[in-house]
Amino acid sequence: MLKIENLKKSFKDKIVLSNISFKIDRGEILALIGPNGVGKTTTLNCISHVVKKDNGKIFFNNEEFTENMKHQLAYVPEDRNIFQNLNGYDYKKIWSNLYPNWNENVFEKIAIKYNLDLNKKIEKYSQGLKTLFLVALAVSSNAEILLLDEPTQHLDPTIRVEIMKIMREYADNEKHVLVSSHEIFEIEEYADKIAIIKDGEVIYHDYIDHAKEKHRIIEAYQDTKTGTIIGLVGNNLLVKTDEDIGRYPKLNEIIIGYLNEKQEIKLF
Ligand SMILES: Nc1ncnc2c1ncn2[C@@H]1O[C@H](COP(=O)(O)OP(=O)(O)OP(=O)(O)O)[C@@H](O)[C@H]1O
Repeated sequence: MLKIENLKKSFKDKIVLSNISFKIDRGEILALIGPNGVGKTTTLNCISHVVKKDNGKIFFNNEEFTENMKHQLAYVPEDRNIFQNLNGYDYKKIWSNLYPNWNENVFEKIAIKYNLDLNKKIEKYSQGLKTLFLVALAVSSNAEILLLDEPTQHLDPTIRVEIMKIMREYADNEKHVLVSSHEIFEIEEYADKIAIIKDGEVIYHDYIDHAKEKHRIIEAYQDTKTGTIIGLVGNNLLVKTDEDIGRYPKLNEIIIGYLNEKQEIKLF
């Protein structure tokens, strides 16, 4: 299990993460959700030791996840920065040397399936193929933990679907997968759990199925006796309740409800 406890990070006097906590069991994909600039990348950077956390704990299988355990983690960062002048074979060589459990078979299968030209310099790949290539390296690492920052961003629908399939297969192979995303309509296609970040904190963290069971959408004028009003979803309200009222929400409505203010803002 990958467990993040009360992670904190500031840049100078700007508090970016004040309380990030969640856990991912073996075989699970957790989607970290939040608006732009909320700290999703910073969370992934802290877990992968790309930046130093200020406080909080990161555990992997009940042991503190330290920098010297980095070979147990593979990361596809958001900027998809690559070294210039290296071709696919060069990259594969670097990654296969970094990861003791490198799985050549997986890499070959992906390269063949997607027709990746490994003689070509990676900077010459299209954005979609570059992402696919970086995902191929990451999943061939066979690392216990896979982090992907906005893996489907700016990609056409066919490559998106392929990347979601690869992530799912990787998790199903007893791995721990953490994905940051603001593509709230596609999360359900691959993730088991969500963690919603707002104002530096995880404000809601649950299995998607449970989240749907625990909430209802009601009309704004409707009342709830024992439930908690979470936020506005269009003209309706998201409520956390056991009462049999309104209707069950879709995942995107749960996310919008948590991220929205409770008060409606009149624009006109
Ligand atoms: N190295 C840094 N130095 C200073 N500020 C930083 C640094 N890295 C991130 N930040 C700031 O931290 C905040 C969170 O950024 P982060 O990239 O983690 O958000 P995000 O949720 O991933 O956003 P996006 O969805 O746009 O990628 C932003 O205000 C950003 O400017």
